[in-house]
Amino acid sequence: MKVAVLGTGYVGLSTGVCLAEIGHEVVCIDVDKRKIDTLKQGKSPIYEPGLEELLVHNSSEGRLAFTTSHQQGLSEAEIIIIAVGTPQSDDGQADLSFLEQAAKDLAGHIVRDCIVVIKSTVPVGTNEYVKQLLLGQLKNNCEIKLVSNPEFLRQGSAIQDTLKADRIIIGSDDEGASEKIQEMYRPLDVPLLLTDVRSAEMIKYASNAFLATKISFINGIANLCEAVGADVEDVAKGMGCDKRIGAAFLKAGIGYGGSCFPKDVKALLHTSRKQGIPFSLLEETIAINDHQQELLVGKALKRFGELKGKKIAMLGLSFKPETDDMREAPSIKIAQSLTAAGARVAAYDPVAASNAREIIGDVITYADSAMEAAKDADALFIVTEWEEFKQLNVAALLDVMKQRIIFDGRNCLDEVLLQASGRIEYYPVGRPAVI
Ligand SMILES: NC(=O)c1ccc[n+]([C@@H]2O[C@H](COP(=O)([O-])OP(=O)(O)OC[C@H]3O[C@@H](n4cnc5c(N)ncnc54)[C@H](O)[C@@H]3O)[C@@H](O)[C@H]2O)c1
Ligand SMILES: O=c1ccn([C@@H]2O[C@H](COP(=O)(O)OP(=O)(O)O[C@H]3O[C@H](CO)[C@@H](O)[C@H](O)[C@H]3O)[C@@H](O)[C@H]2O)c(=O)[nH]1
Repeated sequence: MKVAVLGTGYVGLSTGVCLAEIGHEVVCIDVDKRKIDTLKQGKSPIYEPGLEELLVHNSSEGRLAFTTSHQQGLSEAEIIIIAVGTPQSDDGQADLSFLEQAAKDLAGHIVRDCIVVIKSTVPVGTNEYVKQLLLGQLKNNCEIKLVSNPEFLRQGSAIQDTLKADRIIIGSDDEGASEKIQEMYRPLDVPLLLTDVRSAEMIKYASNAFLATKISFINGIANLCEAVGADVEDVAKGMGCDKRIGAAFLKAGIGYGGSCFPKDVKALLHTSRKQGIPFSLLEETIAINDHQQELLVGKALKRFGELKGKKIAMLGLSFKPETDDMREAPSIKIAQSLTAAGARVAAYDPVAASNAREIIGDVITYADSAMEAAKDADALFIVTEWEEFKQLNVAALLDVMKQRIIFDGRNCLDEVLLQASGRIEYYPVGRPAVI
């Protein structure tokens, strides 16, 4: 099938590459010329394990092309997938301006009958809104059908999540359009769930809000565990054994970040308020997460009294491992709070430093290794659980620090190794400290 994808962000690019991998002819269109130039050279503008290999492979096989021209990219497409951003507006609702522009771009350039698939995360009712927008401005006389097809991939495992998805949601009121999209995905051999458009839109928000709430719930339990002397790692394990609860997304820490959970929980809350349907559980999910992001700084303040003049080594900047994405990363608030309290911060991240510099700026310094960041530090903050940090030679790291104090925001250091590292103060989340 001939497919065009609008947007080459995490979703657009992963989708385009994976659809090419299963044999479709894909053109990815983006308004960002720099991204398209990079992609044309076989390089991925984002760090995502496995993506660049598939990009190069499918481009060289002639199944994957990139362009900034809507006219060129849309000329032959039977299916057009919209994967542009839907960021958060100031009042919490989803900002649909990129989507509106994408609809205008399509209206001006569609030259044949086709199916338009909205993959971007959009509030309930948006598919209908876009359909009206599109049909109202359509330049050529073509038949357009819309399908809602929300995306569930995670950054850092986007390719595997796409190729081996738990489910694909197809929301459509048109049987023919639904069948065509089912056919497009059939080579993936993934369970398909067919539903109406509004339910498909809601499934995406409900899924993200539920996962975010699960994280806030375990973080609430973690804070209680600390107070009563229990160990949240064991508690989560014990809870997760119950199939009705499930072990996933019960990792306590310094809260969720990223380009999705924070904005999608707020957007769903905005929808509930607009409808006059109270959903205070979501407010609590957000409040616990905000509190959690301040946890390490609070603990350090309690330990040191004041942070003025202290040097803090921050390990990890990205919102989670295996990505260089800094959107809503807890590290941003932590760096800001530390510097506001007068601390000096040296941060190290295997891949996210240059993106971090654009957001956090030069109020902190960026080291080339964990060891360099830790030199003369009064405390070490573990902010992202990169595998590299789990493998650290902690004894050597502690030796270059001024004080042997670790605040582990992701409970990722091995306590047995820590015990063997000599004198240490270790403060994990939701578990007894080692002093
Ligand atoms: N990032 C994720 O892990 C993830 C997962 C599932 C769903 N989503 C949702 O998918 C959507 C896209 O997310 P993302 O992280 O890939 O976004 P992104 O911001 O990384 O990328 C969006 C891309 O769209 C391009 N674009 C904007 N307007 C355009 C237009 N008119 N024509 C062509 N290209 C245009 C931008 O230049 C950008 O490259 C959002 O709605 C998001 O909520 C994201
Ligand atoms: O037990 C857990 C699991 C995750 N997190 C944090 O939650 C955030 C999000 O993690 P994850 O879900 O792995 O990353 P995303 O790439 O943001 O993916 C989420 O957001 C996407 C965008 O909507 C969805 O498609 C995915 O299904 C959904 O998992 C990160 O800050 C993690 O550190 C925890 O604190 N504890």
